[in-house]
Amino acid sequence: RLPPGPKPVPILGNLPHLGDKPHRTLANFAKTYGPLFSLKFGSVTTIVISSASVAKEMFQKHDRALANRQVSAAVRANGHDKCSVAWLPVCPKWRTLRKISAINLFSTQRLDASQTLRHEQVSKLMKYVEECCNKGEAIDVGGVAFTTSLNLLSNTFFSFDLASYNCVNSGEFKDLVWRIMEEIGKPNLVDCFPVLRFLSVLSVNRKLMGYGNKLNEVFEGIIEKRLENYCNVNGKDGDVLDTLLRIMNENESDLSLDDIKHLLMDFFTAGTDTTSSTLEWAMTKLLRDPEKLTKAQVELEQVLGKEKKIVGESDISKLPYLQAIVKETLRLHPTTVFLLPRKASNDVELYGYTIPKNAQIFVNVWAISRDPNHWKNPDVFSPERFLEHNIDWKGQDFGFIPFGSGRRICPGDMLAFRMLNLMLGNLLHGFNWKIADGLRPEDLDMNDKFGITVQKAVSQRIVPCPK
Ligand code: HEM
Repeated sequence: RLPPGPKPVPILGNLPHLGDKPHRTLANFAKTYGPLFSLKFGSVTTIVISSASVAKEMFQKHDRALANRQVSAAVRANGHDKCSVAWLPVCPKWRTLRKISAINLFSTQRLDASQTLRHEQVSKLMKYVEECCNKGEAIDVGGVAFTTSLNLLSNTFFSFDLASYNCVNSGEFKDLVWRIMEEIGKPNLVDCFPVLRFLSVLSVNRKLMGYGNKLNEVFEGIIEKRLENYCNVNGKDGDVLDTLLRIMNENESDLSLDDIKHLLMDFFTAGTDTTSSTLEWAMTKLLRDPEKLTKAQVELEQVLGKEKKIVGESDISKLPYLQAIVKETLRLHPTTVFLLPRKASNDVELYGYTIPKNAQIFVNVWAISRDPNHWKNPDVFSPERFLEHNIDWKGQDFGFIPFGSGRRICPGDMLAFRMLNLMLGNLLHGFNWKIADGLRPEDLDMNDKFGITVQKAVSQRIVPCPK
């Protein structure tokens, strides 16, 4: 018994119904067809989950059966699906990559060990903003956040900057990542009619292969250079790349050079635009609501004093309102709105219906986060709700799952949370802010654009002012 859903049109199914913002369209469908409904994308059955209670049943009872990924033709370009931790099915190779990442990259111990590198990056961000402040210049907050996120990651992984604030290369990298996200997110005829798979070589993939190859070249160059001088005789790793190369060189290692390249592709695509887009939304929301901005600045001053300029990662636990702003931003603007699409590996009984084997599963995080049955005044930006209730993003509060849940939950969640609080805390503690171009708070454009991650449609320009 399939969940109900809107009537498909012949051949294309519900594809023509999606529009350019499928997360919003599907949230509206849930109002008519309920929190579990089905669609047809060509010949592919797609199941959409839009409430915390159905998500809870999915993750608690059927996580294993619904943990594989629906891999699109775009992801298959460059053979990324064969090595990527994000797109592999649950299999021994995926488990190995997750384990290596959890122990060697994202454990609290490893993140604590690399925090000085991130603090140095934040000092550079503050220096750049100071220069803009002195000149009275506006910054494109999404662009600046992208450069910072990219450098926070590149320093954690390679111990050097991949981008600089005054140079076009980080803009190019941002553009590249967005184009990959957009292509992967787009519904594609080849994916909707698996019999047309052979066409993928001729169509979609050409564009995406170009983007993928460009990104691959960047990482290949970095790895080659490191290998030229690589002699880790004392077994001490300098950074993540050292660690990955050491593991690769260990006897009977499960990690190949190719795996490392794809792992880097995963981390740099999954970790940069998600983080920078969240920061851009957070600043935009605060500029629309100056009282909350001031409240955050007061908290920072009370905890750090007026003089201390740099907020460090160890300060974050003392800043509950700052953390609440980050969480509230992730609630209203989750970047990965459908998680990464899942696929049923067998028939599953969920919420009284049957999810057939091979169905594609979208968990509509955007709809769940704004469900009026779960959240009071769901469209209002109110960080206070996270102070009143102890709600966490770690996949157990099913009304708030911006990082997913279950065995495929985002492995970079802790790093992302540190990066976000660090950037936001410093921008708010270091400067006052006003909206650029003479706009009023109510004029700010709050539209979003859809890809496999969703971003703010119009870049936000804001002006730093002395405190
Ligand atoms: C605000 C920042 C971020 C958000 C909102 C976010 C969100 C997500 C979501 C929703 C998923 C899919 C989870 C699922 O299917 O249940 C995911 C997967 C993933 N994320 Fe993140 N992420 C962020 C930052 C990062 C960072 C910083 C990294 C690493 C540097 C990262 C690496 C990954 C990887 C590798 C996966 C695939 C995991 C798998 O399939 O096993 N993410 N992320």
